[in-house]
Amino acid sequence: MLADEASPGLAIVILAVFLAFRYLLYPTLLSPLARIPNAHWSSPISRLWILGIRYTHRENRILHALHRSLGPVIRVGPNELSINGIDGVRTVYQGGFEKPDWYSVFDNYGVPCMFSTRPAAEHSARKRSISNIYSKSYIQSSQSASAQGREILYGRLLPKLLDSTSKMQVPHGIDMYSVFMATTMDFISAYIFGIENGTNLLHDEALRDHLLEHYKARSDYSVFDQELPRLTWLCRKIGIPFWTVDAANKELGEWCMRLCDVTKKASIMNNPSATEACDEPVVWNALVGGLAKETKTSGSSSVLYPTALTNVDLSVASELFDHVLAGQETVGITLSYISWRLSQSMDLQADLRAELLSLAPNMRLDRDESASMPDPKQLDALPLLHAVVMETLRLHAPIPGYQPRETPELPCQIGPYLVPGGVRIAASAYSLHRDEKVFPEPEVWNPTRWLSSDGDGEERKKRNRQFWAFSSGGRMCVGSNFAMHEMKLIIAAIYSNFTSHIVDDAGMSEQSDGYTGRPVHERLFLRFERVV
Ligand code: HEM
Repeated sequence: MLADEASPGLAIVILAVFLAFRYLLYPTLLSPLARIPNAHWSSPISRLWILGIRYTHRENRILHALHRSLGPVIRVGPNELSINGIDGVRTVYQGGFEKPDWYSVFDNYGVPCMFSTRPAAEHSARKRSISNIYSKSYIQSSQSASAQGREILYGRLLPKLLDSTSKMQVPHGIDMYSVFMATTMDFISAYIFGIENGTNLLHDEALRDHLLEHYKARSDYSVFDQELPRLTWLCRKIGIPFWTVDAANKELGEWCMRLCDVTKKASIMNNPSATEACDEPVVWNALVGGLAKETKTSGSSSVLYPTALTNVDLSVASELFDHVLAGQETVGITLSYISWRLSQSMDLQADLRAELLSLAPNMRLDRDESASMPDPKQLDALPLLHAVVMETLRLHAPIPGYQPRETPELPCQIGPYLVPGGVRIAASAYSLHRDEKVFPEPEVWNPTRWLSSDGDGEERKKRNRQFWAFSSGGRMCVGSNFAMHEMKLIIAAIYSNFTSHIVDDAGMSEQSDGYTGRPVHERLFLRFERVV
């Protein structure tokens, strides 16, 4: 009888002791992570603090400040670390640590794309078919990329800037954030689908505004779906949908699916040898061809069989949807910051223009407003243009935030600490790009730090090693060469022909803090003057 009465109390005591050990004592004092400095006193026992600063868009700045005082490895949650410094980055990102489930939110239409794929073997198989068409040598020699660039720059962008110089427009200027978002979507969609089937957002302002609204709605998407997937799933199940986000995703998804369908139909009807260079859907062709080859060579034994080969149309659409999203906003943000920074110095614009006009042929418009495309290799080798782009990507990285990976099953050494498997670990371009030992006066935008005359060879090597705007290792940005080529081309076309002047730059100096970093008001009004 006595034993019966005591047992519930005893069970509660045992449970309390177990819970105290499991959730307080072990993570705080006994876990292998207990030796690592805590970002916050609650970090070993709860994710609340890190989720709070992530949700309120303060993570990059706060963790950067904490790394400065606590060192290159800090514990931000019970099972989550933040690292800073090139050694840790090499171990994690060049070491092939896999992505965690955090990235599954980037599956589109319910199927994975290369960006969201977690297992390394599956990721490599996806990358095989497209890495060639995104390589520097391919892009620089592609007739299609050149023809598409010509049409977008001379047929759409420069006429728009010329219009903006008319007397009627003065003094309001033109919203270059919106214009750059249109230009970059036109560029990436032309390379993916061909110019005929891609977008023309430079002309279609209504569609541009509509799509940009949807982009905006997605900006908080990540925090709930990525950090609290079960809670988010439950909310949806019981009828509490994330209306704006779900609707925005659905509509963007349907829009991209239409582009894929039109391209597929055109590829069936057209004779490829009769297709104009600018109409070649370079990425679509490579992807569809790659999946067909994989089916032929490996069939049902391929790692891609269950997710892609049995579902080719959706798999292609998922991949391409990711490219239009990844390839537009990042480049658009960077171009906005480049033109904002250049608009603050007429001397720098004059130096840049002198360099651009040294190209043979250069991009100066003739009397009849036509012009040539430059030699891509010459363009790439211009030192000041390169320095301006690199410095902008350093200080205003469009993906400044934490890029999570997971430690492998066997314990690994991160700095002085032995870290067990299954721990989320991440570095950020925001912190790496603000290391004053490598980038003196890190908050100052100073392109000369990238010029060869500045500093000795060792210093330059250090800067290049620490540059992380495109990440590093096997999961680094596949579009980095496309982005660099596109940005240089667009800046060269504009500044060979115009000077730019700030009309309204409110919000440009505050870049949002998160995985993606946008100018807070997402607008930049500039006035252009034709160079005579
Ligand atoms: C300035 C422009 C760009 C920047 C700064 C940038 C940055 C990045 C970064 C940091 C990552 C790694 C993210 C992570 O692991 O969490 C990434 C991946 C990726 N980016 Fe970019 N990107 C840019 C332009 C582009 C363009 C034009 C494309 C067009 C295809 C693109 C497509 C991708 C893809 C597909 C991945 C996933 C790669 C993989 O998982 O193997 N990006 N990008």
